[in-house]
Amino acid sequence: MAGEKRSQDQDETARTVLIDIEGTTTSISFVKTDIPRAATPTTAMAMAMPMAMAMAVVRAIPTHRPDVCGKASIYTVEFHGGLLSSRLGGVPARVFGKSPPPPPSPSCFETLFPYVRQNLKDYIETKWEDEEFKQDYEKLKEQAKKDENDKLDGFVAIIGDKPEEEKDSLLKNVLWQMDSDRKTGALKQLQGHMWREAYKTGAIKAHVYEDVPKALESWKNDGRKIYVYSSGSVEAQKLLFGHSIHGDLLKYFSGFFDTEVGAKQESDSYKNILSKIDDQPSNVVFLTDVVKEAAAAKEAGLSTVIVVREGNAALNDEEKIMYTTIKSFLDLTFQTSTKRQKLETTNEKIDKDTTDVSEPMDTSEDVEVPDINDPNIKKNEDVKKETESEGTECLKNQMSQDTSISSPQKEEPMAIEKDPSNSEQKTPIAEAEESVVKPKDMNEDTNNSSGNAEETVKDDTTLLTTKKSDQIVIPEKTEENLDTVTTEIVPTANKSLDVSISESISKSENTPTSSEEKIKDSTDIAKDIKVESVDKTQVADNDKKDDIEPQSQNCDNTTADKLKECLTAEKDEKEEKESKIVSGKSENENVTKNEQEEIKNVEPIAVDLAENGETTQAAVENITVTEMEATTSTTDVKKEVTTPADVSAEKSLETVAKTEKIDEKTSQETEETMVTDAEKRENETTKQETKDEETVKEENVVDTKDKNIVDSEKQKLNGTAQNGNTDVPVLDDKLHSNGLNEGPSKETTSEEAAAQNGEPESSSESSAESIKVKKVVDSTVVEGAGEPDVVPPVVVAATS
Ligand SMILES: CSCCC(=O)C(=O)COP(=O)(O)O
Repeated sequence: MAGEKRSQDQDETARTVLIDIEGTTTSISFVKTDIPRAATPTTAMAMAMPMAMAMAVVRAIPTHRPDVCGKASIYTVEFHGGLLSSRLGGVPARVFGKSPPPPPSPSCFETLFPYVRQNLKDYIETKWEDEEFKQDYEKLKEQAKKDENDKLDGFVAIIGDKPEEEKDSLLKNVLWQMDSDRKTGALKQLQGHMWREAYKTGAIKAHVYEDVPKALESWKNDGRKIYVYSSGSVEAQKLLFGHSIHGDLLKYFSGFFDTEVGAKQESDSYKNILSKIDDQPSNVVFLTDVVKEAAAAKEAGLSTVIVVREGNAALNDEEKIMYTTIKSFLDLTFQTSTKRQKLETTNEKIDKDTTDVSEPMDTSEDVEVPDINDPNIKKNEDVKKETESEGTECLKNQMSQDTSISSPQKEEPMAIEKDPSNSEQKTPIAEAEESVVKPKDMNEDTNNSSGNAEETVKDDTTLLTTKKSDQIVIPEKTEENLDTVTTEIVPTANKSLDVSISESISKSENTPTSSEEKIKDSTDIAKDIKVESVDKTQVADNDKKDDIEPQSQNCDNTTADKLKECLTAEKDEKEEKESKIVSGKSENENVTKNEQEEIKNVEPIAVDLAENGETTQAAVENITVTEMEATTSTTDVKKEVTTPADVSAEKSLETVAKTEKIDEKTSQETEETMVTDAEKRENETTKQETKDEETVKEENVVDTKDKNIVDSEKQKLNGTAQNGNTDVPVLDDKLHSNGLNEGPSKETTSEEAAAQNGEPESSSESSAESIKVKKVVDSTVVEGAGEPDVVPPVVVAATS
């Protein structure tokens, strides 16, 4: 299944991928952990191990193998009674069971950070008089002075009147920095120089996950640009990829960035990168394992994907909801913009009808960004306010009608979001509706007060959780809706957004998901979305307005009672549809297929949880998300941005369901509504050609996501998924959580256990299990719809 999807998606074009190193491409995070040096079994390790390995007695033995790796140590891990192969502290573990250990591997295991720790003293002694080292030393002393002034906890000064004292204090200072996972340029420069020698001598080789070279090759062949952004020095980055266990991988990269552009958890850093690569944020996907980095990137307008690897910090439920995650680079696919062409055509029609509608999907570059101050937008906002009062039914109707695209004149209900009072009084459904409508406002009001943002956020959250079905129902116009939603979600003020999100969740869904992190994430996502939308989706916003308007029009005069009635009726219909949906996606798939063929232009960013079976609700949610994204496909940027958000939304929904926070009735209703909407869409699609494209998108989304996605997500949430992200217990949750790569010795995670069970760490297989992210990085439709190579997306990979 996964392979098929990939092959289908391979047609898609992407632009730029920005990659983080540690934890995404490499397992440095493992290496840097404090590997138990005691040759005796470590009870603590065993205790910290996942249940799968609870029966195993672990014994880590650092083995000095100068014959193979010079001074680098290989840590041999014995699992007595265990059957799993795993990695410990970043070092591939060898499973001996009760049998004698197998012959030593001829290859050196990655031990970058341990190598520094173990060889630092000798290095200082040996290089003390070298000019390069002197420079490194001076830089470290400068950093030490700064740290002292900053009164950092545990600060270790570099002092001494005598060389021996200096050497000793320097050693301690460096080790302290590493213990703290400092990312100082001084430390990274020294480390890079130490690794350089190690690489040259063959003492170490850079571990790179198996899927990475494959993905790099694929992306490169597709014409995408790939950059690296790591806290490690550029020199160290090049050394790493130039000396990987898979050979020299430097040919795949177009550039490297380190903290010279700024810290990885600061949005300005990503803006600097965009400036240097001369690319639009919407064209760039940032892959990282650190949520805070993803948040920063999103804030800069980049699309983000969290790469879940063994040893990476585990995402909490909120983060899982808010961020798209993959377990393998191969899970990341770039959809073609073929659909965009259709969308464009549709948009053209719409434009003719309505002047506001602008180009749909294509890359932000192609898309003309409407002025945020555009009076039309304000009008839309006002409309939104009206629509806010409207009930969910309206939303549903809107969704089902798909008229959003066809009905160009519809105004966006963005203003509603701005009105906090309205949102508060509104019912959850109404909130959800509002959220949908509101997004545009957010875009427009990127600078708006937090209050508005909060409302919007809430709405968005609600939609994601409870009204996803509605979103699903939304046809291509959903693009607009989606865009608006995402845009809406994007709160101008982070705080407000966060708050609103949390509130919305708690209120509408009764789910206690209002954690700061979640809020932040959502906020980040929203921000990202906003940025993109603002830059590129203005047209889409207009479209969205149109889409939204129909709903609002239908519901403008409807009272809460009416809404309830409508909802009830819709629910009934949806229930029937749901039964269909639940039973199988066949119907949806069939429709989707047909529509997809016709409307391939619609790009579903949906995240597919491949293997894991998910509940229908979850599936519905996923589908909805996808649709949302698809709708946003009008602008590539939107899609990309929305993708994470959508995913997160889906996840959030799932999470809610899992937590049982959301009432079963509510969830069922949403599902039903979703189904009903989908069906309605189909019907509408067949009826209206114009709407067909939109419906097709929705259907496509449904197809791509499949039931499996929902099931998998649910399983993940429940922790039942075999390889679900949730199951991937990061040995040290703290690792990476703060951008810290180093940490205490890691314990085997559930993922490791899975790996031990014969599952490749980053193999495509694992990816199948993992969530498949189908993000529409960019829409090359303009450039040449259907031609993947034409528009290469930029891929930024972070290795942390
Ligand atoms: C260039 S390989 C070494 C990477 C490194 O030293 C590091 O600290 C990575 O940190 P990041 O914040 O990029 O995860």
